[in-house]
Amino acid sequence: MPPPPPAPPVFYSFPDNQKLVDSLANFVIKAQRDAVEKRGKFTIALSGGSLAANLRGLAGQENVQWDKWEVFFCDERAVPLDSEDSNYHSNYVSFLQHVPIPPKQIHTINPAYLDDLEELADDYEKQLVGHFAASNAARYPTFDLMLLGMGKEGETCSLFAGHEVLSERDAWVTSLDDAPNGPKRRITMTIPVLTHCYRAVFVVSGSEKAELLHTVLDEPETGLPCSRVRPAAPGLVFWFADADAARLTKYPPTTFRWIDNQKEAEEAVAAAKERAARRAAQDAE
Ligand SMILES: O=C(O)[C@H](O)[C@@H](O)[C@H](O)[C@H](O)COP(=O)(O)O
Repeated sequence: MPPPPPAPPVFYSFPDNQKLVDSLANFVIKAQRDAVEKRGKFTIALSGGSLAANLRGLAGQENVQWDKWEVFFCDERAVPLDSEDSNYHSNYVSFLQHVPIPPKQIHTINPAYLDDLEELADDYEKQLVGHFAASNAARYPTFDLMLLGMGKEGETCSLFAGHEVLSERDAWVTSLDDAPNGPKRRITMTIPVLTHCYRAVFVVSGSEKAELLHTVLDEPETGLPCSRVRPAAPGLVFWFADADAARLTKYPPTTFRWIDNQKEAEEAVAAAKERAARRAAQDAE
């Protein structure tokens, strides 16, 4: 039997950034509970950019099993860990330093390999293999949660539109030395890793993302890297956007709530579509 098609993206739109931050914290904690209940630990991958600041709602939360967290980075710039350009560093400043995750459970690149991008990527992949091989018989690692951003040309992680890193199918982690914006030398998790996770969550804010969000959600056939993140069943993909970023998209927003599985995602998106169609009909009267 062919595998079921990926679930449709679930789109949450929030009136302001604080609502987005609070809801994101709530969602991450639920994802953690779900993962710990089912698998005894919580594997999460963090991105760079504005994501780190949007995770501030997690600091000071009670009833979080921080000792069960295993933190990885979706992509990383080949810079020292204390550089302002380091994705580890930005997440450390905004989030990680405020919560008691045991340091050995925060998996950074090994700075010993900064001069050799291939070694850097291989070493990070080995860290993933070491972690996932025992618990995961699948061909690719299965993160409980991958938190993603959308870059200005539709990239996510360091998977840039039109770049060969997008077609990597074997490696879990690959490298590039010609990123079109920001630091050029980077490593990144690959599309198959993104499409094998249990939950991928994009976090997008600000009006400068509005046009792009419209393209990614309403015209996925354009094939921008962000549109390609459609995790295979039972995986789910969610979009968290503030009102400024959500301004132009026609994709129907779902009322924010925890969605547990593919069937619930399908039903929520179908209901949101019906609501949007009813509203459009009323407006036309
Ligand atoms: O290392 C990186 O550059 C990031 O991981 C990258 O993929 C980021 O998530 C997007 O570019 C969005 O960045 P903003 O949220 O800052 O726009």
